[in-house]
Amino acid sequence: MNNIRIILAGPRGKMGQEALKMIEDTSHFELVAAVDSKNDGLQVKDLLGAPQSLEAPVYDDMENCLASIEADVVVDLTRPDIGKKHLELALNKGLRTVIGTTGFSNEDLERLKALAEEKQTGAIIAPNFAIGAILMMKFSQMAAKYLPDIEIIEKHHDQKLDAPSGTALKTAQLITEVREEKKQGHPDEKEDLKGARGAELEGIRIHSVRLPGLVAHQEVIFGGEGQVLTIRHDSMNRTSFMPGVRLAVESVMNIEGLVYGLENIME
Ligand SMILES: NC(=O)c1ccc[n+]([C@@H]2O[C@H](COP(=O)([O-])OP(=O)(O)OC[C@H]3O[C@@H](n4cnc5c(N)ncnc54)[C@H](O)[C@@H]3O)[C@@H](O)[C@H]2O)c1
Ligand SMILES: O=C(O)C1=N[C@H](C(=O)O)CCC1
Repeated sequence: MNNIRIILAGPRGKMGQEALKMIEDTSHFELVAAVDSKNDGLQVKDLLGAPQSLEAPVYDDMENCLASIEADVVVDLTRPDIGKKHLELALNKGLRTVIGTTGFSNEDLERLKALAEEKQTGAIIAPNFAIGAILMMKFSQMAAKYLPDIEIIEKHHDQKLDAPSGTALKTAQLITEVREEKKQGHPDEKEDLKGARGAELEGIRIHSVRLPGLVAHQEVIFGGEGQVLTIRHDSMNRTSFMPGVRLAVESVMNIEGLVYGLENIME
């Protein structure tokens, strides 16, 4: 297998730091550059906590980086506004892209899907790279057919910018593929305190918890006559996401168009 040359955006972030280690540990991955919000001109190994073996330049601007560096895949682990911009720049260059950054709306996804098709290149947007979280979403889709009264509680660390989480939105979307829109709860229920019943997507209530100490957690609760089923996943640390990042980078080399969700590439 030829080496896959990677540009990583967000190398100093919590995910970015784990991704640097994963790239270093993967013999057929090669880091060719990093895009940071500062540190232009430094080497990746000069960034605090970065593996010392990573000799690749740091750029503080994706456009400059793409103009100077030959790469196969851009991996973005930054923040919602920046991730969208980076994906657009990479697609316009015809470069394959893996986006772990969350906060994409349906309109963003439609627009970026059309762009990937137009540029005849591949992109993967994965709201959650943890294999267990993908299984939690798939099991929830299976259960929704039989127990259609559902609420989602997602819990994340308090530095998260987007709410609800990309995982909760993706879970709700998978459920709506097998379930009709449904009004849940009492027909006359009203919120005495705004937000008490959470957000709503086609009748599914989504509740977002943000607390220090949490990483990434979700419960999908199904209520039926005399029974409750809970499907739950917990990421205890960010290494849990790395096998999924590796799989996405390998897979994006062989796809055309935009794939939204790792479940679409898992065998
Ligand atoms: N898909 C998944 O499985 C998964 C898992 C964890 C986090 N995430 C998402 O990944 C993103 C990053 O998460 P995190 O916990 O590492 O966040 P973080 O805040 O720790 O890191 C984000 C990094 O992006 C950098 N950044 C900001 N602007 C930039 C720019 N213009 N160019 C380059 N870098 C820039 C910041 O300096 C920071 O180092 C978030 O959107 C989060 O929701 C996704
Ligand atoms: O921001 C995070 O940290 C995470 N976000 C993802 C989401 O929005 O679903 C899931 C993994 C961690």
